[in-house]
Amino acid sequence: MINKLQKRYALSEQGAKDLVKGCLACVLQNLSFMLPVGLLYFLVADLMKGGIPSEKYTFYIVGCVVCLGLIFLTTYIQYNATYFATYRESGVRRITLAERLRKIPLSFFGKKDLADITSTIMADCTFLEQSFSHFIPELVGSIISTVLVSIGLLVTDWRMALSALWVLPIAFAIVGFSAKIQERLNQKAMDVKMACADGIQECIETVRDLKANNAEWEYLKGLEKKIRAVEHRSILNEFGLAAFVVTASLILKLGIATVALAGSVLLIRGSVDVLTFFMFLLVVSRLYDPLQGALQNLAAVISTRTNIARMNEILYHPIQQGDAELSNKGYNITFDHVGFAYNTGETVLKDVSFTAKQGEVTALVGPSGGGKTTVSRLAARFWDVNQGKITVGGMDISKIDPETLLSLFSIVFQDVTLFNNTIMENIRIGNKDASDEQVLAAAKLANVDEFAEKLPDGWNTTIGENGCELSGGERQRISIARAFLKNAPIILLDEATASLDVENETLIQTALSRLIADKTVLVIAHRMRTVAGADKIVVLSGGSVAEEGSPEKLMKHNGLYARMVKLQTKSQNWKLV
Ligand SMILES: Nc1ncnc2c1ncn2[C@@H]1O[C@H](COP(=O)(O)OP(=O)(O)OP(=O)(O)O)[C@@H](O)[C@H]1O
Repeated sequence: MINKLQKRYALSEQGAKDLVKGCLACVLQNLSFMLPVGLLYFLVADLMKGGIPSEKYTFYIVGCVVCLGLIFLTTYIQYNATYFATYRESGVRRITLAERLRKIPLSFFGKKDLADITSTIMADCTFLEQSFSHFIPELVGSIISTVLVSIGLLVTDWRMALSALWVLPIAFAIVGFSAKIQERLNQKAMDVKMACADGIQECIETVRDLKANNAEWEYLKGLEKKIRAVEHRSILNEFGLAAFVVTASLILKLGIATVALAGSVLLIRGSVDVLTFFMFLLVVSRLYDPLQGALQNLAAVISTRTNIARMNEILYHPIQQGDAELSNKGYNITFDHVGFAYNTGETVLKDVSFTAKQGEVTALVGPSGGGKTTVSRLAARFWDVNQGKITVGGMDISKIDPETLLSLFSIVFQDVTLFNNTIMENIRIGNKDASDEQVLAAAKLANVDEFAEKLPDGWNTTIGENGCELSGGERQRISIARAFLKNAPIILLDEATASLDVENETLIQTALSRLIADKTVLVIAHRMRTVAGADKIVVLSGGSVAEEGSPEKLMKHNGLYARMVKLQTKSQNWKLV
């Protein structure tokens, strides 16, 4: 049962156990609220016999204290078993999701947008927090306690009991019937909410381009449509819920009327005594309360399925696994007849074979869309290949744990990601154990000191979200400093020096040549002069290796590479007229 609960509600083992405890605690609490009814029964019985006998005073006083004590105790247990356990589980759930996301291949993120994933980790978890602390234990608890009390009523007087209980199956049937409809409504509401969140995020991210193209109004009109769609869906959801819940609640209320009616008839016929009649009225007035309260939150309980399905999509997505032990001999990277596609039905790389040797610089060049970035990222196992294999020092990388493999790589991307932290800490990402001296040394190699020391707080200046307070070249230098600090045996440079001015580019290239000594270096560059000094050039065109060899050999061959070099030399003389 614990296993089933875990899967159904995306819970940890402890979370599933806590949910069971929470439901039982709610049953106890509901039953404790019935205790005063029992006491009242005895009190009325005594009053009807002419008054409370003096020896029973203690019984009633103790009874009241015990009832109060039990109500207090069970409420305390219920609070502990639901609220505290839920918040603990919520933390576990978020960490589990984040851990899983760390191991999921990047292909997953290509299909999902950031707003969706963030919403699963934050909003869905918060929603489930509420459902598991309030709604689900209350609903399950009220169903169990109602069944227990109903058995008691049937044993006491089955005729009166039937007049009270006939409403329950009808109310449950209505609720059960509504579940499917609610689920569908919720899914649609979630879809429009996600589309809206996406639109808002995209609007914020692209505000600069929208302004530059005078396209703000056009875009906002589209966004307004999405916001209106959320509004309409939410109203429709409320109506859908209210129709079923109000009907079920009304039917439950009918139970009190039928008990009064049936009880009166039986009382007149003399087949039931006043006391039993009175007790039934009392019990019935309380019997439906927990259930009715739980019904109000039915929408939340039903919609948990949508949230859980989204969460399970992450939790049960296959992850990249592999050996954490490395047995590579050296760091040659070999592509062996590699075929790859991001999406089924398309081909991005076909039959790509080449070796990037340790101690050499291998440059990937070719026309835009030829597959250079894809090749470099496959080498670091950001995705798994569809055909062939990639080896590092003879080890098939699909059999190496992704994190272990990445420890062998220093990567400088074209699009640098920086954190809203100080320059020092942004560089330290390259090696979290590095001392301040080591960080400063790496920073100096990448010419970061040239701008860092002029900033208001020097090295401890916070650089804004994604380094928004720095220029493109400055951001790139921080990223290169990270690579220096990491000092891994394989270096991937994807247009690493593209956003640097000529002076800085020359300085950094000198530093890079120090960094790359005896390492395996894979460089992607559009500017042919950046790769003129490479040991080997691999020309990728249309996802295949068109040419490969030293720059001199390829120039002599007079193929695609030679054409690209000539074209770029020509374009250097190009000017605005
Ligand atoms: N995440 C992705 N999902 C789907 N297709 C992609 C993805 N990234 C790249 N592609 C496609 O794969 C092909 C190769 O892209 P890639 O970025 O590797 O080329 P490139 O040679 O590095 O291009 P450029 O020089 O313009 O940076 C292109 O057709 C591109 O549209």
